[in-house]
Amino acid sequence: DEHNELKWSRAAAEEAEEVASIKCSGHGRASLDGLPIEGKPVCQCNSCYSGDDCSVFLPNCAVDSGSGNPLFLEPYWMKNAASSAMVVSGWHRMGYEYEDGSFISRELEKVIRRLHEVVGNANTKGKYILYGAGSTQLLNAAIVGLSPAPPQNFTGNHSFSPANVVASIPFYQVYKQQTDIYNSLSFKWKGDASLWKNNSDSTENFIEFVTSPNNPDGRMMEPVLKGSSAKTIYDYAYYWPHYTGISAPVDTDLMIFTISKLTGHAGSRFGWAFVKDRALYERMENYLDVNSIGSSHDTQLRALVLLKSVLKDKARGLFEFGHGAMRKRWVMLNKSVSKSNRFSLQKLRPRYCSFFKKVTYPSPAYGWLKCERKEDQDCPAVLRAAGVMGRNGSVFHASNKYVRVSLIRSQDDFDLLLRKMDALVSQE
Ligand SMILES: Cc1ncc(COP(=O)(O)O)c(C=O)c1O
Repeated sequence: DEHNELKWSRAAAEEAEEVASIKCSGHGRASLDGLPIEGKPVCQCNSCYSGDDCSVFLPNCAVDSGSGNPLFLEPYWMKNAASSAMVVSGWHRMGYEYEDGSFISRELEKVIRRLHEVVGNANTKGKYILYGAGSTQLLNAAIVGLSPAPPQNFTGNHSFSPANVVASIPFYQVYKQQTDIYNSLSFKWKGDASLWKNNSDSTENFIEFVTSPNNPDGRMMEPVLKGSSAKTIYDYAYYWPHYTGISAPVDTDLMIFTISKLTGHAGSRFGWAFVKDRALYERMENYLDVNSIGSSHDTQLRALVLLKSVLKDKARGLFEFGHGAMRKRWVMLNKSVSKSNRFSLQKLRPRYCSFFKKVTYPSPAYGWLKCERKEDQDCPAVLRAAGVMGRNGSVFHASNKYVRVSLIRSQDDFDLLLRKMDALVSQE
């Protein structure tokens, strides 16, 4: 009996299955590292549900449609419980380095490259790979890597110009937050990319973030700034078949990806970058070494297990589930909003998807909702009054005529969002 041959993993496996079997009425989840009550794991309920078993619905509760917590993928992983489970020994990879002295699991690298090949979303050939704590850490590694180092003994009298960091409004706010918080001599935040389009000062260097598909509005983006003084950081967090048709493999010099929006494991903090240029790769690698001595080995093992599970059916199951869920939510939200003259949503086009081998219809991660009435200058307040907590347009440096509503959260959150939007629209 194979089961009897297990020496040390059985108790842990039993404990893991026991906690995972707590149903929380389908409106929450329990985990071993949640705060227990009387020694027993406790349900953490989805928003607007409460009670020991999350069975109590709170009818007047506002829906949280704010953050991009990718819980829509949870049911997929529950269906693929066996192939996505992992067992870790107490002495798994305790040291800092892998066999080759790097902080990179080469087995995981193979699987990541294979995944891109299967999906057809990126050409990784001839490019170096780096891992980070989410893509967040890699975004900053990229800024540092692309910026000039200030001269030795910098006094401020030197004719030294920092790199100007820009993005197109509306943009993901972390780009600005990171650039500001490091307050470096080497780079400065300079706002909207289009302000610099006709800049003719050849001593100025630019670093442009290009997010494609874009967060918040799901548009496919191209750099605004071109030419030798402009460098581009491509953030492809959403360039997966869940969210857009994959028209062709991207093949840019600096491409950043993350499992957060791919498998939904945002809490594991794992992202990767493909870098064409050797010198840039070395500068980014040095940043990652100094900043964190590489990425967690436990997380790398988790990513390996998850991505191997995804590849078992050539990623069909994951993307059929993911695209299906996103498409359905987008159709339902549009149906609700289309009955309204007060609100509108961004328009997106169908695209040919080489992964699905057919034209696919829009399925963005977020709704970029606009209040159309002149008097509705504070769209977040209009939605708040109706019990919908989105993310203000101003967070993306756009106006508060806009609110981003997240479509990648739990089914409960989406169902509630739809219900509140239906009620709001029916008031017209
Ligand atoms: C455009 C974009 N880039 C990066 C991230 C951060 O992802 P990670 O969890 O990989 O740090 C997000 C998360 O919402 C995002 O929307």
